[in-house]
Amino acid sequence: MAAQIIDGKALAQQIRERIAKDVVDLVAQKGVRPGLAAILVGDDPASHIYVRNKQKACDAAGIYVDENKLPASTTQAELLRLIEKVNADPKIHGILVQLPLPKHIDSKVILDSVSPLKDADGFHPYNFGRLVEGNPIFEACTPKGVIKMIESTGVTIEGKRAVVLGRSNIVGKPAALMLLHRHATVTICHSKTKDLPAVCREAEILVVAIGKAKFVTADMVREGAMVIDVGTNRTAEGKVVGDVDYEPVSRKAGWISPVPGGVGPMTIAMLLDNTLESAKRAAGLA
Ligand SMILES: Nc1nc2c(c(=O)[nH]1)N[C@@H](CN(C=O)c1ccc(C(=O)N[C@@H](CCC(=O)O)C(=O)O)cc1)CN2
Repeated sequence: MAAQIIDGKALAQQIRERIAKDVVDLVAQKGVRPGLAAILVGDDPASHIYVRNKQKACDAAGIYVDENKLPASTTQAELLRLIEKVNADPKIHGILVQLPLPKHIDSKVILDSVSPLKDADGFHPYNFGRLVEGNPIFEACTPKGVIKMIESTGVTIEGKRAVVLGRSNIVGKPAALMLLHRHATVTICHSKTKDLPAVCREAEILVVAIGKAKFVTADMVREGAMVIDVGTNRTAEGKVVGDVDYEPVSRKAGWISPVPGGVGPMTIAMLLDNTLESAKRAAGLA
C-alpha cells in the first residue's frame, strides 16, 4: 500500500496563518511588531531564493523584515559590525544569517556573534546547549519543522526506534536530541556507520539529512516506517529531489514527506514562529 504523504507545504501554510493572527494580537495588545533581520552575503542563487521566500512569508504574516543583502566581497569585520548593530536594534527580535557564507568568512565566528536572545535560526552554541539540557529557547528551524511534521500525523514518538541519517550541527544532531527528548530510542548514522542499510531498517521513524540525492532506497526502509526527507538536491536537469528515492520508498513506507513540499516550507514557517516567540518574550508575554 502507498504511504500517506506528510504535506509540509500545507502544514506550513496553516502554521503561517496562525502566526499572522498571533502577530495581529501582539501588535494590538503590546504594540510590538515582530522583526527579523535577514542577512545574505554573496551571490548563491539558491540562498537568494530562500531569503526571498522567507521575506515573502514574513510580509504575509505581518513580520517586519530588515533586509541586508551584501556583496560577496564583504569582509568578516563588516559582517560582524552589521550583526552588532542588529543585536542592539529593539525593532529586531530574530536574526537570520543565511548559510552558506562565502569561504573567506568563518561561519562559526559569525553565528557565535548573533545574540542568543535573537537567534531565530537556533544555531548559537548557547541555544544548542539549552537544547541538550531539554530546555530550549530557540530550536533550529529545520529539525523543529521535522518534529512538527511527525507530530502532525498523530503517530506517537515515545518508545519508537528513530534513526537520524546525518550528524550536522544544524539538522542531524538537533533532530536526534528533539526525538530523544520525546522519548524515542535514537540512533545517529553517518559516513562511518557499519552496515548502514541494516541500521536504517530498524527505524520506525527515519529522518534523512545526508545531502545525497536519492541515497535512501527501498531496501533500507522498514515496512510501514515514517520517512522524513530533509534533503534538497538539484539534479543535472535542474529538478529538486530529496535524499530519499521517493517512488519505491513510498510503496514501502507508512508515511513519507515529499521533496519539494515537505521539510523546506516547514523550515521557513519555523523561522517565523521563532521570531514571533522571541517578540512575545521581549513584550513580556512568554
Ligand atoms: N540560516 C540558515 N541557512 C540555511 C538554512 C537555515 O535553516 N538557516 N537551511 C538551508 C536552506 N533553507 C533555508 O534557509 C531552505 C531550503 C529549502 C527550502 C525549500 O522550501 N525548499 C523547497 C524546494 C526549493 C526549490 O524548489 O528550489 C521545498 O523543499 O519545497 C526552504 C529553506 C541552508 N541554509
